[in-house]
Amino acid sequence: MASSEEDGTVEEKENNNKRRTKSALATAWLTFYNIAMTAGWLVLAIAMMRFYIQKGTTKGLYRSIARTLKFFQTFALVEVGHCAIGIVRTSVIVTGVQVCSRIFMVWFVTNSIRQIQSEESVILFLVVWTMTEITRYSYYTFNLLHHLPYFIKWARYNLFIVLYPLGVIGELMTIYAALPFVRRSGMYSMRLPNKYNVSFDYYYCLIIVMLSYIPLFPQLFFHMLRQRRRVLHGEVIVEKDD
Ligand SMILES: CCCCCCCCCCCCC/C=C/C(=O)SCCNC(=O)CCNC(=O)[C@H](O)C(C)(C)COP(=O)(O)OP(=O)(O)OC[C@H]1O[C@@H](n2cnc3c(N)ncnc32)[C@H](O)[C@@H]1OP(=O)(O)O
Repeated sequence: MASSEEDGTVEEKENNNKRRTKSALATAWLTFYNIAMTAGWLVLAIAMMRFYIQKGTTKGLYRSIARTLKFFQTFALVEVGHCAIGIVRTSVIVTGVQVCSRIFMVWFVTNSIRQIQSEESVILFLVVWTMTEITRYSYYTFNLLHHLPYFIKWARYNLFIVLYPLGVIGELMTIYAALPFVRRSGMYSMRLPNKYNVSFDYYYCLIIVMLSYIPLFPQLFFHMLRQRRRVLHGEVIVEKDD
């Protein structure tokens, strides 16, 4: 009994702190931001479906949505800012890795190497990202408005179990497909001798990025599993600070 009373007090204190922290201005901005991002990813979903229905192929799909994708995915950088200034209770590192790896995939892999844009793996990660982001941003929006339908909460904290690994498979296969083109073209690479006396090989950089998924992905995935237990099952999780 005593422990449940204590739990109640802790929860009340936490809620009061939360309310104080999220100022009206921050809440207004986050609501606007999340609505805009939900709309952006919905536009992407509709554009992809329309393209496929009209053309009957995914060839050329990336080009048709590239501008919108680059805009909304790059804009997600502000989320790292949200964590840094403390208006959302999320780790800067976790969010930073997630957002930067996506931006890297969009700008430095898919957008830079035309020959891989029609790969099925590109379509795979695009579909997975789109489903994830529509669910995630609508979850945040409804949560901020205190009218969160259970199915959105359920989807936010269950779909990732399948979508996260699928997204990673799509991303890794895309980078793998890019390797021969990068090696042949020598893009983004600097060979010696040059006036800066620096050498950089983008081919090996991509291999290192692929290898970095091995330690980083499990951490992001287990973070989401902890969030799932906290939100869906009410477990109190003590996370280490950044
Ligand atoms: C430079 C090159 C680098 C290369 C490095 C490569 C290595 C990369 C390895 C990893 C690769 C990952 C690749 C990713 C692929 C995919 O995305 S596949 C698609 C499937 N993915 C997912 O399902 C995961 C999607 N990602 C996320 O959910 C997030 O990015 C996250 C950071 C992992 C989420 O964590 P977190 O924010 O902690 O979880 P939440 O439960 O959602 O939020 C916690 C609290 O914060 C509040 N909040 C967060 N954001 C907002 C917001 N915008 N607006 C309002 N509120 C927000 C949220 O409500 C929670 O609040 P409380 O309930 O009060 O605690």
